[in-house]
Amino acid sequence: MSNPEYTDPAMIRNFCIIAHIDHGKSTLADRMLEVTGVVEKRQMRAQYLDRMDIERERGITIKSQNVRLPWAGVDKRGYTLHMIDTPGHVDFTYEVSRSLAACEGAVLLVDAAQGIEAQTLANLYLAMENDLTVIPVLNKIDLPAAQPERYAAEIAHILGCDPDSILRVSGKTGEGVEELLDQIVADIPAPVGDADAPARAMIFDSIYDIYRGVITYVRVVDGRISSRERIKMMSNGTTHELLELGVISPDPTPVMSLGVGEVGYLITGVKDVRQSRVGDTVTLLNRPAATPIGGYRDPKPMVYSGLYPVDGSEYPLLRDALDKLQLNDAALMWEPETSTALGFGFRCGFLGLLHMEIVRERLEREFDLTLISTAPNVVYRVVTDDGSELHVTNPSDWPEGKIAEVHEPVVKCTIIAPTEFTGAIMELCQSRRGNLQGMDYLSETRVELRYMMPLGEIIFDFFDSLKSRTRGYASLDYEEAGEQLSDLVKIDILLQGETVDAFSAIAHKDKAYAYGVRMTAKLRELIPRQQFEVPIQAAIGSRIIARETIRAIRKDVLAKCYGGDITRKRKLLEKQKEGKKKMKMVGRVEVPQDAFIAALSTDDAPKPK
Ligand SMILES: Nc1nc2c(ncn2[C@@H]2O[C@H](COP(=O)(O)OP(=O)(O)OP(=O)(O)O)[C@@H](O)[C@H]2O)c(=O)[nH]1
Repeated sequence: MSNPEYTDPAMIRNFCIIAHIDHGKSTLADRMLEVTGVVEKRQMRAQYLDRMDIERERGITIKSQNVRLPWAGVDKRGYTLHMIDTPGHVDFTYEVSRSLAACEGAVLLVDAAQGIEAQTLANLYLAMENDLTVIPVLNKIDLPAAQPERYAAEIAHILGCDPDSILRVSGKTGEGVEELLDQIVADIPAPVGDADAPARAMIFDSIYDIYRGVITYVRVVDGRISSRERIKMMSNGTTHELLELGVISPDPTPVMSLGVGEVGYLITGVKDVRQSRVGDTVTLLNRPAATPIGGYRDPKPMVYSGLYPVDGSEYPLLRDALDKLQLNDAALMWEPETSTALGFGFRCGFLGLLHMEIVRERLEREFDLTLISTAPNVVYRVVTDDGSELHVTNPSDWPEGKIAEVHEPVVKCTIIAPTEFTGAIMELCQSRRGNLQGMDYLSETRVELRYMMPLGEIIFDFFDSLKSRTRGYASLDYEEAGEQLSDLVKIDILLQGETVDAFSAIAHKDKAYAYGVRMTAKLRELIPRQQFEVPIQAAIGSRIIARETIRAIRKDVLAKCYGGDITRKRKLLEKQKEGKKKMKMVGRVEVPQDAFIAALSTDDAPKPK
């Protein structure tokens, strides 16, 4: 164990790197590890800080990581830098904002071949809200397509700084990285805090490790936390034995204590990240602080979907898997639900679509499950005629009686794209019930559009449509912006008069008809003919809005075997029975399992457009 070294807060610099996705944060972080000698060049592997396999494969950072870097500085006094790598995707904005709150400064990284994108701005605004000192940096200057002069002008326009003062670096070649570290020391203020006050540390990340339990990352604001003391979580008052206190450099290294401004980790033997939540304040049981550090909020799911095992016998395994996953993911919520069509499963709440995809992929990959997920939906607030109010996270919970009002969540969207696509973007946003709030030119050729839009219109394929209409040049970011009153209805799909809950959807009144037509047509293709006629209908309440019919067949399997031997007949009957096992019964109608999967698959499910 290292000595109880005292780090003078004046010699500490806490910073994070913020950027649009793929602008090169992780690569720059790798170079910083190398330049500061924390990781030797030959041990270096790409994206050293992205530890989860899935992060490395997708090349994105899901969880913030932090690392301590020694850096001499121009004056050679020897500084301690804490770098906090933040996730770049909109789903994880809350984590980004907590990471920012743990820092005094931010490196704003902009790809010199792409310029400012939607998340660059979103992250910049978050950094400004947290009063951080922002160091703008142009990255990837080694690229032949880099246009540092042009994009320096764009950044200068937004930050109101001198374009020539913007550093130019390459995370790939390492050019400019040392100068950047020097500038961090020079420009970012040292942390300030009251060393004699009761200890307060903010949790900015919390991960589950199968060997060690929950590892909690904290930034000490006031006082000092020492190992073997009992700590207390201020949001819920729970107390825990401190088993280990340490810093990451880049491997976990135990220390005796952490003081003002220091960033490190603590291990308490807690087995569930929900007991050690991002944003919470840690204090000491013996001398607790009176008030927590502000800004804590519970993670709030924005998107819901049902997850069902394809093989019903895997239901208990799915439950175990969700239990385990939740240990590592405080934002994942779930509760059991049953569907007449799909059997037993779980209704799950996610922060957004990417979060949903990641959870599903981990369940399938790490727990070897095969799953069906129902079309995602947002949370609706429904007020019925008798004045009662409910939050609907599942179309099948839509109230039967008269509905007075329906409110749906809305988001503020920022889209940045070359000006030539302005018309196409406006058309798309309008077709998704967007309301133009404002428009700004970042330069002569690039425009920023701001829309207010229902979240439900974005969570399906909005980003894909945006990309295809702008040949991949547009970037999108959105943030919660409350809710709005909307004309929404529930559309049911009926097979022979029976509602199939898995296909019910909630859509705007004007789009309900299109959904009904598409879904009924699709099911007519997917469901095989039966011995009787099967009507497929789409309905709003008792009103039918679309209908298709599967004509009857009279399938006499034995006809072919007329005069044949009895064993052949028996074999045919057996085969038919086998086939039936993979069928689900909806009333009298046999629906192949595959039809459900095909109709619900997010690739080609008819989406309420
Ligand atoms: N030529 C060049 N390529 C770079 C540079 N920095 C990053 N890249 C490449 O850009 C891509 C994205 O880099 P990452 O470091 O994964 O980007 P990121 O911002 O961490 O991405 P997220 O974690 O997904 O937000 C990778 O293919 C990198 O190899 C650079 O300085 N020059």
